[in-house]
Amino acid sequence: MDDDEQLAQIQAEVDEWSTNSTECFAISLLRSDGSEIADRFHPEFTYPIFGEEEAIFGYQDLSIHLTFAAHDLRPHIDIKYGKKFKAQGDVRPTDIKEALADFLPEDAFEAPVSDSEAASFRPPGEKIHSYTSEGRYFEIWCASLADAQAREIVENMQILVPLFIEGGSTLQLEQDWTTQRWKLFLQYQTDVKVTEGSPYSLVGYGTSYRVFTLPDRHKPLQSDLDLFAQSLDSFLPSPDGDAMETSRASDLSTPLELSSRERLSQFLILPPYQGSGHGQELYNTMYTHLTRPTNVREFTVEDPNEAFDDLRDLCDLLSLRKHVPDFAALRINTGIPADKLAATSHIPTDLIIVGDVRESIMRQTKIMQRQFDRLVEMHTLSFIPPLNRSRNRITRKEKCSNEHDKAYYFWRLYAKQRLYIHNRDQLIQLERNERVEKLEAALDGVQEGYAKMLEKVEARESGLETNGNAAVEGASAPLKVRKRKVVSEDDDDDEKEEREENKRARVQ
Ligand SMILES: CC(=O)SCCNC(=O)CCNC(=O)[C@H](O)C(C)(C)COP(=O)(O)OP(=O)(O)OC[C@H]1O[C@@H](n2cnc3c(N)ncnc32)[C@H](O)[C@@H]1OP(=O)(O)O
Repeated sequence: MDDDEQLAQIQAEVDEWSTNSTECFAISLLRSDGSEIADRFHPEFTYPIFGEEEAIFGYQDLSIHLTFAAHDLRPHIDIKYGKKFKAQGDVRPTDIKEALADFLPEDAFEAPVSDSEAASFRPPGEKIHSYTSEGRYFEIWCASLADAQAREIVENMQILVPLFIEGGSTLQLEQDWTTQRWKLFLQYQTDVKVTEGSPYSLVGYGTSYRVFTLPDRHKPLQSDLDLFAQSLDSFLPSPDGDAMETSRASDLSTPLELSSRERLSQFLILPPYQGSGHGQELYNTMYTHLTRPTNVREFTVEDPNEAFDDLRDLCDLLSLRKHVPDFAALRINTGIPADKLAATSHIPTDLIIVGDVRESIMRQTKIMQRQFDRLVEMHTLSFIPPLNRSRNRITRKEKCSNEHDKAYYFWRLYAKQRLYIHNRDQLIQLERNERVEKLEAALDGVQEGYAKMLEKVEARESGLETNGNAAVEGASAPLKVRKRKVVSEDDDDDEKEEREENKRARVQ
């Protein structure tokens, strides 16, 4: 046998004992009587658990079955195989339990016990929303993660994060007051016909946390400054050294009352329920609930993926166009005075879309700046007919005779300003001509994405599809989650978001 044949034989033996960890892994939700709710589903990713190759060595006919009690997500793991490889020196079968141990509570590996209290289970916290979809009833509950029951549910289901959210990490909560900054949103199907055990069955969940903000450096609100002064008074050590003193009469009672942002952290709709509008319900509910307190200034999202971005764009646009008249009225202003368009002038973005109005809607809606800017761009583009959205038609720039062409010219100027600022560090390294072309091409890509989103939004608005509760009637197949685009324009890092008024692109 030559070397190649020997290698092929070894490879064949390895293959014989190797199993794809995603394919052999099935998940199901169980009712209290042990029956399965909906079909079993597979994880999206298993590399955080079994390594980059997503392979488990040392077993034949391997199956890993992870079950969750549908109401409180108590997990149980069942590992079965036909044959197991006999260890030879360092070559030994993957220790499956050890690989899973970091992601599951210890009792997940023990024999399952029936839950005699399932029937009296109530989700933690308060019910904040309910809706019906395709004749079924759903509820969304919100609890603080300082609540022991909520924490237990999060710990029970933490393995869902590596299995379904790429790049997501499990929550490492401290045992101190800071857990109060965290909220858990649980979305349940509630089946009133269930007579035995719990009627609650998890559909999806989200988490969020509160971070404190300093008053806006550029245009601070008086209320922010007052709150900030009050917070210094309440929570900084007093000159005689009493740290975190909170007893003074007019002081804030908890740091949670400080001027803050809410950040949506994890978001998951379980595969059997994806593609049926439940993501929209959960997102809209989280946004509304989290932005309600007056001391919350902004709503942000931590490292969204592309599927989430689409969901968020759709929900935000539908909601702003429907419920915020000032936003719905925003248009591109084509009557810009000639002196504001000199080649050496800054792009007059505040004239193209009235700056003060924009700013005021952004504060009112609490949508973070970059997302808000994108929504304004999408909304204003929607009034320019698709046939007029062409670079070839605007060679006469602001002098175009067709009003839609003119609007399109100004729309591009407006959107280019944001893109330029976003990509400034890369763009300034290029020659002028190359820089202009790169920016134009980036905007073409952005516009294409906007056009697709607008088609969906307009279809919903004109009632061509059913409303958000049952967006895609009968659609039960999960949509494939696409990975994050590597388009620099769409890198979402809200921490990096800056108001760089002084770094302005010039009129092209
Ligand atoms: C901040 C974070 O945690 S980012 C991680 C987000 N979570 C994940 O990726 C985990 C796996 N996926 C999921 O949990 C879900 O599929 C979600 C959250 C992405 C979407 O929830 P769903 O309930 O499936 O969405 P819903 O049915 O409400 O769809 C509403 C819109 O969202 C967008 N959308 C939903 N899923 C996708 C997808 N996979 N790809 C692209 N767009 C999508 C579409 O615009 C869709 O409208 P359409 O149906 O008319 O095309």
